[in-house]
Amino acid sequence: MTVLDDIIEGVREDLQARRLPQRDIESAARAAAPARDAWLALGGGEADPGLRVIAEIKRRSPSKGDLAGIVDPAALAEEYVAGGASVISVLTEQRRFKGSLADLDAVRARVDVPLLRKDFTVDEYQIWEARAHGADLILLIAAALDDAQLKGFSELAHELGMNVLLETHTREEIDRAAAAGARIIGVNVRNLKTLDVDRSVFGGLAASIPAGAVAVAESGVRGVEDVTHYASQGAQALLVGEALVRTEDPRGLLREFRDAGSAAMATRLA
Ligand SMILES: O=C(O)c1ccccc1NCC(=O)[C@H](O)[C@H](O)COP(=O)(O)O
Repeated sequence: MTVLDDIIEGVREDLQARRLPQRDIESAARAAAPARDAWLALGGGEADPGLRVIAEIKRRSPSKGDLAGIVDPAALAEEYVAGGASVISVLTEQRRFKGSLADLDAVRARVDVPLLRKDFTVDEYQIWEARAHGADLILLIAAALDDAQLKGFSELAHELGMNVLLETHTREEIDRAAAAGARIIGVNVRNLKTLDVDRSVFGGLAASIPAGAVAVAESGVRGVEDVTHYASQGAQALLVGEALVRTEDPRGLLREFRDAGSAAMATRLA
């Protein structure tokens, strides 16, 4: 069994334990304030958008164990916004990442930028649940879903006014994401089956991301050099977790990342 299979097994068990009647979760989702446009926030459709950052609230990871004792996720999210984050990612998976929907609620109550509900989506119920808790963007992982699920889950998210970050790790998965109509395509340089991080994976795949889709480099940002590397290889946005939760100054580090990444983008586009 791979790490990803093991995580998904736990996600399914936790979901059964908290599942509300379908009509209840649907009415909660429909009662939520309208979703914010994450595609626009990530520079979708702009010729020279400058580097965008999706800043993650990440307490723990299977690869690194506990990362940070985040006492107040909403205060951290406010720091991220002050540093110029375009989207906040809130990990809600409980067993392996120590996340929760309570973290998502707390962040939603305090910041106004689009929120990514970062979880391992394997059931339509989680999409209704994301919207009910104020998320604007959901994660779909190509390695975890078949083509019919990628298409059907994307359609439901769009019906609810949300965007989808469709995560890939191979050329074939990018083709599947494109076929599912993805407008925000992430390349996770972390292989979710082995947990190996290979930063060269993004550059090898970036050219395959269709024009018009926002290209997101996910994982492995340790500092400004990695930001510059991804931006020079075609990333329009980065998803950053560990580096931001470990630093004493998330606001300052985010500004450094945005400045360095935007300069590298400008050089690439010149
Ligand atoms: O982070 C992990 O160890 C991990 C393991 C298994 C599945 C997913 C995992 N992480 C999810 C992510 O994609 C990252 O949280 C995100 O891209 C940020 O990565 P980083 O900046 O390297 O913390």
